[in-house]
Amino acid sequence: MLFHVRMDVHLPHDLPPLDAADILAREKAYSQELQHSGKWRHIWRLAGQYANYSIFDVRDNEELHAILSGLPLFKFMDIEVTPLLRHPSSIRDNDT
Ligand SMILES: O=C(O)C[C@H]1C=CC(=O)O1
Repeated sequence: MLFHVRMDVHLPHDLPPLDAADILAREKAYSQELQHSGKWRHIWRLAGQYANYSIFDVRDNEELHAILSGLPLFKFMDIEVTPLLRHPSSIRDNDT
């Protein structure tokens, strides 16, 4: 199943710099591992915002929830999820 996910990050201003660096390094490693696995298909930065649009390709809602709640930045994020399905007019075969 494909999901469009928007993540908005709100790092607390009083988070110690070393803690912030550690959490961001863990977030990057977690994200890149999932990208290599094919479950996190795409990620784009939203220009001018500490936010991203991502596409996940996972088995079901439960797997998506497990992945998102495992994000090291999870407690500092607002996350919006939209399930996707192939558009009947799409000319692409790989949209599922
Ligand atoms: O920077 C972000 O958008 C938040 C988060 C998502 C992946 C990652 O490496 O950081």
